[in-house]
Amino acid sequence: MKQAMIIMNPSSGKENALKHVSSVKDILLDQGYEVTVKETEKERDATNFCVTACEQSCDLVVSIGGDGTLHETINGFIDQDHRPKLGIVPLGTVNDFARALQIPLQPEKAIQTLTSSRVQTVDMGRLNDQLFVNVVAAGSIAESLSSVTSEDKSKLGAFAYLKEGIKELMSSHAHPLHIRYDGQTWEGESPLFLAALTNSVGGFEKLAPDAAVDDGLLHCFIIKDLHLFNTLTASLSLLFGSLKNHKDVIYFTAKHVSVSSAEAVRTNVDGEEGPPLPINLSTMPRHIEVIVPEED
Ligand SMILES: Nc1ncnc2c1ncn2[C@@H]1O[C@H](COP(=O)(O)OP(=O)(O)OP(=O)(O)O)[C@@H](O)[C@H]1O
Repeated sequence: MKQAMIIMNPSSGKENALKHVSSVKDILLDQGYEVTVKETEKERDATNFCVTACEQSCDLVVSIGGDGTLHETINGFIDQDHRPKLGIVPLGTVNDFARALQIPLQPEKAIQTLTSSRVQTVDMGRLNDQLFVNVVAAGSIAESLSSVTSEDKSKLGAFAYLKEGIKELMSSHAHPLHIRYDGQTWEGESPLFLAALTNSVGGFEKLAPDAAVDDGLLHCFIIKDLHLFNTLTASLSLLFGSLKNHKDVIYFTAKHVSVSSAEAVRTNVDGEEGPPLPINLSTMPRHIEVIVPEED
């Protein structure tokens, strides 16, 4: 019999996760799965559950929660030969990975997507010894993103991040960054380095418009020291997808990137606080299969 594991975070999605579990379970039972439900209680639980799912050769893992739960779930795939298919019921504020894969953001519709026969093979990123699905940010703007409050997230959604980012740009605090990518080097002061795997970053679906989920590339942006008068144009570029053409932005794609600094600099990984610099990034091309909606 086919095996499925549901991994759900009861605290995500304004604590609405529990009410969706039974419909997910029913849909999977209808499809002939034997279903195990795992409820997270703390950090890393989702990773440990997913490791078990891999070791037990499960066919499917469904993550019910926000980007934090998804990030922890996919980290269970690290170094595993058997990786179950992934289903996603997005309950977070931003849900970048679901946006990039056109998985509906309304939980009820996302649950229906689990009946789809279409799967998309997707790249994962590797940062030191962890995986990521969406984006790594380093620099003072990344630090400020980790301080976005849950209250602001509920009230403002993705704009909560833009608000913090603009506040940081106005103070124009840059760190000296040393960035090596595919044999090239960039050195300079920057308030933000971003490496994106998908087109959706922080809820802005046009930030990296060229990033395909299976192109095997990190789409990287270095924002150079911005002055106050540039803040507005940079924010508009973020919204309308021309960030890479902004005169104070360096854009490149690479398979391997390392970022270090002479100063202590924090990172943000898939929306959660990450390790401090230095970091090594690489792509793991077409590493997992995700259930996505049928084509129209
Ligand atoms: N039972 C629990 N109670 C509180 N926190 C939990 C629990 N289980 C897991 N967590 C932690 O909650 C964190 C945030 O979860 P997640 O991002 O999925 O939800 P969210 O905050 O609603 O989403 P978003 O950040 O997109 O708004 C996870 O990284 C995880 O470590």
